[in-house]
Amino acid sequence: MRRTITCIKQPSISPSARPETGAVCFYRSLASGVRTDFRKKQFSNTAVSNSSDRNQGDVTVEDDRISRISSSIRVIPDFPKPGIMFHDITTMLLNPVAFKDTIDLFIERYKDKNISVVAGVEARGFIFGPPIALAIGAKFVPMRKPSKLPGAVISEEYSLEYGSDIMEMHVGAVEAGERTLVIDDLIATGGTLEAAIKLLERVGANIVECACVIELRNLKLRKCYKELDYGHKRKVNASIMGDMRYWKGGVNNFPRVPERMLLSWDAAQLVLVHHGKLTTLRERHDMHDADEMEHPSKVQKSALSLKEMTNKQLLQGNYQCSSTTNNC
Ligand SMILES: O=P(O)(O)OC[C@H]1O[C@H](OP(=O)(O)OP(=O)(O)O)[C@H](O)[C@@H]1O
Ligand SMILES: Nc1ncnc2[nH]cnc12
Repeated sequence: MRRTITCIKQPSISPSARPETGAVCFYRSLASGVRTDFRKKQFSNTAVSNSSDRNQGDVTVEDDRISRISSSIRVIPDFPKPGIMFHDITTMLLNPVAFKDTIDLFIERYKDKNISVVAGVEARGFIFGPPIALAIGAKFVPMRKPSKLPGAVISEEYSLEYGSDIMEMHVGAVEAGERTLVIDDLIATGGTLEAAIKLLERVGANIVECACVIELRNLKLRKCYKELDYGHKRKVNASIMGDMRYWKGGVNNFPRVPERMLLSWDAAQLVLVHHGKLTTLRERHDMHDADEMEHPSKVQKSALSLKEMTNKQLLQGNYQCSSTTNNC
């Protein structure tokens, strides 16, 4: 059934404790018919590198399950620090229907993609990752906080919305070339997933996608979205324009650039992984509307302008995305 409401009730929070409008709200956007439409269109003629990677799970975006999931997640203001709107998935876990719906959505999306590794990020990725791994016949690899794993590890330091941390993975848990799905509950700045991606790519994993239940807005990554939001602001990151150029002809071009997709269920955008950095494309359906795109020559400012890139560089993905480095 199509969702038409624009805001749904947030359970378990007193009215005074509810977040301000414009604060993070995965469920708000999920419940919006407009954004649901985006998403439908977004994936209707787009996918990833080959037909087996097509997003069967995406049909579920108009499913009632989405609203059940979203309404089961509560937001606690000022936790763990003042100013943080904490998205608490434990209330979803109390609701077996919503929890199962969430897991099912992931399973539907990933079951036929020949994924052999589900990497879950401690701690909340450990909740969603294992049932998905079991259902799709993959092994589960924990990406842990420091000094928790007993064997030889590789480590990555990363920064968070409210601090910094180190992530570790057992050496030998993932072999080079293994098709890997990274699971977490939530993407805020993207730092955690970026660390997971870096670790996995260091051992040669082939990251198919990263997927989260919740995407937060208005954080560091969201600034990147704005920068890249060519559909509305006409402010385009040149390297993304480069990517679009190759995607424009359809998904068959996708393997020619070394990005991976990251999807949060809320997403009207994808987050792309490029050489261990996250970058985003908002409202991906725009990507296919070449007429609406600004010509690269009109891109006013970016750390690396399209003009400076050779075709070879673009094809090899041999460039940095400014919006994921110093600018946001
Ligand atoms: O996109 P980011 O800004 O990196 O933030 C997202 C991460 O933050 C939270 O974990 P946290 O580090 O709080 O650990 P926890 O799951 O152990 O509580 C969340 O579960 C994600 O892993
Ligand atoms: N606002 C938030 N809510 C829950 N988990 C988070 N991890 C990082 N930011 C978070």
